[in-house]
Amino acid sequence: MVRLQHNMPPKTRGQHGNEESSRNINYIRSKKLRCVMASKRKSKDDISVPSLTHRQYEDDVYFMSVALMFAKKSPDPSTKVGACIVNEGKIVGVGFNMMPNGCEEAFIKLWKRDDEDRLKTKYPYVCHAELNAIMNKTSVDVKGCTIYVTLFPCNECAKLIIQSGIRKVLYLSNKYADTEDNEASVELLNRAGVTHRPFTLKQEVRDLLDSINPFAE
Ligand SMILES: Nc1ccn([C@H]2C[C@H](O)[C@@H](COP(=O)(O)O)O2)c(=O)n1
Repeated sequence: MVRLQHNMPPKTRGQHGNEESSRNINYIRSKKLRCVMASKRKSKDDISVPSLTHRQYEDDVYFMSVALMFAKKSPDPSTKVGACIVNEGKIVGVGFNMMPNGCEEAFIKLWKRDDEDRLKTKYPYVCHAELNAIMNKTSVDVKGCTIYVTLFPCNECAKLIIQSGIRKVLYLSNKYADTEDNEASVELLNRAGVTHRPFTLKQEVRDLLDSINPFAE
């Protein structure tokens, strides 16, 4: 189990002289998350209905967290990618990078292989997170949806995104930003009118995961 321990509150003595209970820690964490969210509101007095922008921001945190959790399931030891497709606030597809169904065993050795011969690497065979999320969709189609993805889509995934009718891409990392493939992705998405923007709220995602982890100490 991964324990998320950043910004842990200092240990204090409880009412009965015991170390702070895990219940208290979870309470503090959820309170911390509420504070983080509240600090993004325009005014301190704004404790009524959160603004549309704020609700969208909260949704972005939740859906990117889902994408991150699915990335964790990827068998790729070097780059784990997760994707979550959302339609009007509801998740309609999730995915992570993996070998095609039924080929996992046959290609298992390729995950760690670095070879001049591309056919002996994972690259020609792996199904990207975006492809899996689109193929796993629970709705008839994903037209007009937003995709939350932990790594900027490659040019092949950009084509899939466009053809499937997804209209918006939010991504965490863009570690291949300087590559030609990436340039092609940007060109494709721009030409097709698909919005794309980075999502840099990693601390909020961590706070959210901390606040819901019932086993964290
Ligand atoms: N948008 C993306 C980009 C990449 N992937 C997958 C494909 C590979 O499994 C891995 C990249 O491997 P690396 O060259 O970083 O070792 O990430 C994806 O699913 N979606």
